[in-house]
Amino acid sequence: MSASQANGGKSVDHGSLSGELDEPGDNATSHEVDLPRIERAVREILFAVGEDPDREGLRETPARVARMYRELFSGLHTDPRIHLQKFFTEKYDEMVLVKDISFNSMCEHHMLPFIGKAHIGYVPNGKVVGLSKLARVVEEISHRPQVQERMTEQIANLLVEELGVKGVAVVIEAAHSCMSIRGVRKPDSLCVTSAMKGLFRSNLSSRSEVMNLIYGGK
Ligand SMILES: Nc1nc2c(ncn2[C@@H]2O[C@H](COP(=O)(O)OP(=O)(O)OP(=O)(O)O)[C@@H](O)[C@H]2O)c(=O)[nH]1
Ligand SMILES: [Zn+2]
Repeated sequence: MSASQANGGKSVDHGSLSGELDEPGDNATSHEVDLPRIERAVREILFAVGEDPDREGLRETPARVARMYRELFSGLHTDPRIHLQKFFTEKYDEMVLVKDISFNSMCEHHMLPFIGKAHIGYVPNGKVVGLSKLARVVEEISHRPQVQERMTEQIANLLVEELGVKGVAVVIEAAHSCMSIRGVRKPDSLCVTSAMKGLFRSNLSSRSEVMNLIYGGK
């Protein structure tokens, strides 16, 4: 069965930001999450692990889990770039940093949460966005099956593409449940990823400055 057949005929490009939507630019859900299908699958899982999905405590569980997945994967049906298209023009050309943007995402390997903080610094090139828009971008990009590296790159690329920034630095730190509650069981491990573009990549002092602002005093 192909990925698109398994997905009920809908093709989803997990690796890029374009091509995911029926109508790019429209942030409304363009195709609904198939809740009954998730419910059937969860019921099957409960059977498969040796549970009785009809016992009182589990009766509502498939429907609950279906609603939960709709929420956790809501970013599959939205286009985060629209938030950056609401920019305004400002002469400011120093760094803007929004740090400690908390997020939760789902690791695509195990469908377990990874939870942490994103820090986004950028040097505008005329276009500045409302600070909340950076957090909205993180929200939508994290609410998909993800790997941390891709999420980091996607956020940085979006600022380059939509704002034409002189530089952008995205640093993400997160704890992965798939490493803490199962498998290798290392509950204290933290994964840190960074994507540096433009002057943050080419200029060592800009890179040091943003890293100091993120981690200074910690
Ligand atoms: N690079 C990267 N790896 C991730 C991320 N989330 C989960 N992983 C890793 O994905 C890998 C999947 O490895 P597999 O060998 O296919 O699966 P597994 O047998 O369940 O692996 P273990 O976790 O080692 O038990 C694991 O090493 C996870 O730690 C992520 O965001 N980035
Ligand atoms: Zn995982």
